[in-house]
Amino acid sequence: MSPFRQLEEYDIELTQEIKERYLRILDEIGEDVEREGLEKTPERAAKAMLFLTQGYQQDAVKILKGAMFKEDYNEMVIIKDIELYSLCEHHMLPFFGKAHVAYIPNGQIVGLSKIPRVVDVFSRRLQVQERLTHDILECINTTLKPKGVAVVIEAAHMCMMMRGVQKQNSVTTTSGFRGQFEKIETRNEFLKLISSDLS
Ligand SMILES: Nc1nc2c(ncn2[C@@H]2O[C@H](COP(=O)(O)OP(=O)(O)OP(=O)(O)O)[C@@H](O)[C@H]2O)c(=O)[nH]1
Ligand SMILES: [Zn+2]
Repeated sequence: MSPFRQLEEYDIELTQEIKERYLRILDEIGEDVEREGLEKTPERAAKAMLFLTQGYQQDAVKILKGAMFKEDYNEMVIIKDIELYSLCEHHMLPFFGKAHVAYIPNGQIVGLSKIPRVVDVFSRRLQVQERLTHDILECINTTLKPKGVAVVIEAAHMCMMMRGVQKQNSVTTTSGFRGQFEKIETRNEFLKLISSDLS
């Protein structure tokens, strides 16, 4: 069964509570909450918020453990250009971009799709980019126990684009390296292999 909840599975009482709060926010920003176009907006917004924060209900370790296989492959495995959408914990505005993840197996590999799933579990929470990078890195490192793991995230932050400093073209890059990726040659090989996507 998919670890990702469907909208229909949302807790009805919770959705109702969040819906009421959105209704109040709409009223307080000066909207006419009775107008037709806004009729379903509080409920839609509540469901969207629950969707965007569904990572709190999911267990990334369980996702990895469910698809680990013994395999004698000792080279780097890279999954690059994993798109991600998260919410910054300061403004609750989106930040979005790509994650590049690599690991060097230590007797066991993991189902490829599980890496993007782990990225999603930690992205679908209120985050800062640095902690998101660290969460993904540590989860893979402690669960799969590979010889090395590397995570690079490139993202644009809406809170820096549509408000505040209003910079439209800045991209933030964060990275984390464990095990063999702490060696400069291994790290450079990984960075070279993903470099076609780094601007
Ligand atoms: N390090 C880090 N900072 C972030 C992230 N997302 C948002 N921020 C920053 O969080 C900071 C919050 O700073 P504050 O001065 O408290 O908030 P603010 O007055 O809204 O700041 P401005 O955005 O500069 O207007 C801002 O500098 C944001 O750019 C993130 O993922 N990582
Ligand atoms: Zn922000």
